[in-house]
Amino acid sequence: MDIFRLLSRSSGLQHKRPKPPVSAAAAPPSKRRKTKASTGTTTALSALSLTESPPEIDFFAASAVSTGKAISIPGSSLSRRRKRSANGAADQDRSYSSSSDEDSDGDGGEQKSLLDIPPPRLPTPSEAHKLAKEHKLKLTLMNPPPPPSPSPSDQKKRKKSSKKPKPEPEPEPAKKSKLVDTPPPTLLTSFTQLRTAPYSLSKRLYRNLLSQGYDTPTPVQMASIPLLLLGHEYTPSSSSSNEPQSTTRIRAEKSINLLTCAQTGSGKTIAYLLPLLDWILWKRGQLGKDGKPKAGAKAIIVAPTRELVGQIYNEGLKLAIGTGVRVVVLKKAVVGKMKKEKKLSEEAEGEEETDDGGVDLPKEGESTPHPTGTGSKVKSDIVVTTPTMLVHAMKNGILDLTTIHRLILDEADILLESNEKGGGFGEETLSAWQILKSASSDIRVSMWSATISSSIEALAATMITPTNPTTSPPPLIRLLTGLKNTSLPHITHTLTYASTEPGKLLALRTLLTTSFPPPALIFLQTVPRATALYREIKYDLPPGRVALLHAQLPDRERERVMESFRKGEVWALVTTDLLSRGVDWRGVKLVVNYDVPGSAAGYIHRAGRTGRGGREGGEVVTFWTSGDAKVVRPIAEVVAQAERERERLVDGKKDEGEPKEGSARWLLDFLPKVKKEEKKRLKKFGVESRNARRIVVGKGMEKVKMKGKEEANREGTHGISTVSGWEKQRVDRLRGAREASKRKKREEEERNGSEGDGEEFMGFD
Ligand SMILES: Nc1ncnc2c1ncn2[C@@H]1O[C@H](COP(=O)(O)OP(=O)(O)OP(=O)(O)O)[C@@H](O)[C@H]1O
Repeated sequence: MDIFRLLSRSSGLQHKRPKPPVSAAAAPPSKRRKTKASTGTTTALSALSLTESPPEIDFFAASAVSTGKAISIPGSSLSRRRKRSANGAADQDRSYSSSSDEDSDGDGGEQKSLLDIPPPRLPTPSEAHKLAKEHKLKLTLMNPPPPPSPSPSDQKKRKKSSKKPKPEPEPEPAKKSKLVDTPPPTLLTSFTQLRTAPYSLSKRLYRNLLSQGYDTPTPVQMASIPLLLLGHEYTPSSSSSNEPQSTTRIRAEKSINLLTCAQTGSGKTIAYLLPLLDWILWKRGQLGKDGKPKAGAKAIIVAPTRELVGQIYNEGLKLAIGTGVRVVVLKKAVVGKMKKEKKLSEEAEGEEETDDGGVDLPKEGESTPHPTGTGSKVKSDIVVTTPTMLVHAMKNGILDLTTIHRLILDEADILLESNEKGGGFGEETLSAWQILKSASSDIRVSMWSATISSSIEALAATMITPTNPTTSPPPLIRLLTGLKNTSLPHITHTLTYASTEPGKLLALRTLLTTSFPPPALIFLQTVPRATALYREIKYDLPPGRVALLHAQLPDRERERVMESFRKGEVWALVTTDLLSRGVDWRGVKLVVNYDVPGSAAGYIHRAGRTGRGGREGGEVVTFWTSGDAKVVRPIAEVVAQAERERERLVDGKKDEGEPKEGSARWLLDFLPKVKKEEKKRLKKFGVESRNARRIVVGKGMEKVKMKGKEEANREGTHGISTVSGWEKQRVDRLRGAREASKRKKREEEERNGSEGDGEEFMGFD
């Protein structure tokens, strides 16, 4: 078997995944359940059709499992469903209305047995508390209602008691407050819990999840899935450890806004896709005024790059198989086609055409009407797109914004970051949010990233405002899993001093030809530098094993390279920060920062392309030169933090030997401290000397001017060449001397020539 096939997220292979980083205490006790299969009866597991490696289903307690009691939730469709199944009746519940959901795959008999899985026990509050502590799961309410203003009677009393009129006290600013229920009210400790109350996930969705080989939720899934499925008023009515708990399931009205910061590769995609699909299935059961379910897009997922959009789309498709939920990628071509269709249908309806054909982006503080055109609109349930394309689609009125109630921002920090700060999409994302908020009465946003700064948190809190000014805004909950803004402790981080640019090339060559563990990603600061490095190392590996990917390549080429890397045909992919976020190739073993990333967050995301899903053995090598000292410091801090965390984990596992002394900490002793302004500049431009096409014409960022194209091209190698600086200087000097001597000779000849001419020309007699 080609080991590189294991890379592929979309390879279709059904591998048993390594356990996610959930510790022994987090996972249910590993009692492999004796299934009926051993006694020859059809089992829940066989019903899942996971023939090769069925997921191990664990349960918390045999008592809860054996009771298999129906869970009664008065008045809810879920209680009806559980009662019916407990009575052995076929599950006819249509609260999930999709025609293709549930039983559409024609294995009705086996489907029934799915419901035979007795409900696994939910963790008791004390167990949940222990787990939350262990995984450092923290919930914070980011937008608590302001304290109530004093009543008129209180004010009177105060006036009487004080002789001198005191100035009215300033209302206290709303502070972030920990939820009463911090840590989370409940945790999902096994995906099997999803099949029963309080979650009662769609059967089909549950099967799709298990068929991907997921059995134990990762910490972020453990905490966020209950929050998103159950809403903020989830209230366990029983804390008894032996009985399944009945709950109030609130799906729409009490749903929350969520801001999640969880480490790279921790499974955030499933954490938002699963509740989203479940909600869409439920939503489809809600009939509109005309007695039919409302058609049109219901959710938008935004991601910063086309590559990530494609990946989310694929994940969505896999989870949505057989549910009838439709997912679409909004591309330029799709928007263009729909725009045309819209125009045609509007003409046919005899409508007057407007210039822009859609919505105007709102100015700050302005609300915007949504497009009312009756032309062609996106009909898929979930739209996945980039911020720029989303705004483009909105402008062209091809989305019915009134049906959209969910917005998901993947890599939220970069999506919300101001465009000014370099690489951000704040303008587009916030415009889209304003439009959606003004068009849809009930919209919730969830934001996800491995790095969230406090300024982004503050911005997120300001986004959530009440629809009605007299009510309090829907809650925005921040979920933190593990330490905030940290890199993975289970991968190796190496900071290698390479002295000069040619030193870096030499170091990379040594790496490629000695201890190279493919597949690898090699990151550079700019497209010209990535292109120059690609040309340099193209022949250092067997033909076709090195590839180049950046944003200036045509879409087709980008897709082709991505596919080749997924298949394992490419061993070393030279790229820019285009691939630093979100993209998931499970088998990436090595990440090389040929150019130091401009910020700690940049490092965390690049490094996170390895060690995905808790995989050990990944390596990150960062080359730095004497000119990089300032940009290296924040990165050394991140690495030192990861080293400390690794030591803590190793300390916990005594039999794994002594922790190793990290390399980053001693570096911090002599690296210069970096001022805030400098950090900002580095984040925006990276190391200036590497930006071949820029010249600084004065102090400050605004005065950076682009060089002419010709001038940039003349630089050719963009500083990446095997020839050392000393050698270049020597060659330059030689060339200069040669040219000077030629010039001298020419001048002499000219002089001699003119003198000679004077002598030789004898004139006409
Ligand atoms: N419960 C699980 N058990 C095992 N593997 C999982 C589980 N959930 C997700 N994974 C796998 O973990 C990998 C990383 O998932 P994902 O891409 O969602 O990470 P992420 O948190 O979004 O990372 P990033 O911050 O880099 O975007 C994927 O290969 C995914 O299939």
